[in-house]
Amino acid sequence: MSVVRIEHVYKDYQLGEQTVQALHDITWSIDAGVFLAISGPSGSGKTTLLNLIGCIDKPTRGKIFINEDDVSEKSANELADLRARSIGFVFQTFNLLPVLSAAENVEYPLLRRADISPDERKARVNYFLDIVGLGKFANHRPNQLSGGQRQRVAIARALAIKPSIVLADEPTANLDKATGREILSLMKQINRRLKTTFIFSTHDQKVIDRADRLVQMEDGYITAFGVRNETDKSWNLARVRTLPESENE
Ligand SMILES: Nc1ncnc2c1ncn2[C@@H]1O[C@H](COP(=O)(O)OP(=O)(O)OP(=O)(O)O)[C@@H](O)[C@H]1O
Repeated sequence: MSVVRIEHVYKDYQLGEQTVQALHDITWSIDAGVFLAISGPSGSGKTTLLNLIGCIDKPTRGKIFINEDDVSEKSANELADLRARSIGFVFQTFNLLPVLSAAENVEYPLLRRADISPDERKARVNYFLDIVGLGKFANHRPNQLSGGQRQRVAIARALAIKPSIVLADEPTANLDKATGREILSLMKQINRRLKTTFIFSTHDQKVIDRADRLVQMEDGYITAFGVRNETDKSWNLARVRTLPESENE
């Protein structure tokens, strides 16, 4: 089943008089359970695409389905509800609330879920802090944690709602290489263990090398889809578009 389906999506931004075409005619379907990297140079449209999949922003044209539910026509409240139930976010800059402890940060997205009891909230906080290896750091505030530990808290926070998708925008960009590798291994373990779909953007070849699906972007177009060959770990790349002449030069 597709966890995300994108049909002929365009995204334009208006900058004064100028229209910036950030995405052009994206059609794509993402299978549940994949560990997927979106790669491409700066400005190619990775963040824009993640924001649309995460229902933080709406396409200018086209349709997006999350778990086969058409989100294009939903109201802001309906989208907030969908995000609170189905989509976890991990950011390059961690985005933890500095006055809250690690446990309180993980609990935070659960507070808007009336269907989750206080006992269940506590149980989930403990469970997901353990999963990311931070059970002993529950009472630490973000400034008492290392960069890697902060990103672990952010991953636990993303997972606490038991989302079908975790979206991560350059999750290792603010970490040193070794810590970045650890965070990626942790995300991959969680992907295997909980079958959560991970979709992350990156410039980093080492990060791309850990993915099992790949989408390459350039100038707002998807230029290739990749599927990892599990036997020899090579990529089977299907090129889907050559850029228009002027953009190829
Ligand atoms: N809010 C905005 N207003 C106007 N233009 C925007 C806005 N957000 C993004 N853009 C433009 O849309 C295009 C795609 O940007 P986007 O941030 O999606 O790229 P990216 O691949 O994520 O880049 P990076 O790797 O640098 O984060 C760029 O040309 C960018 O300048």
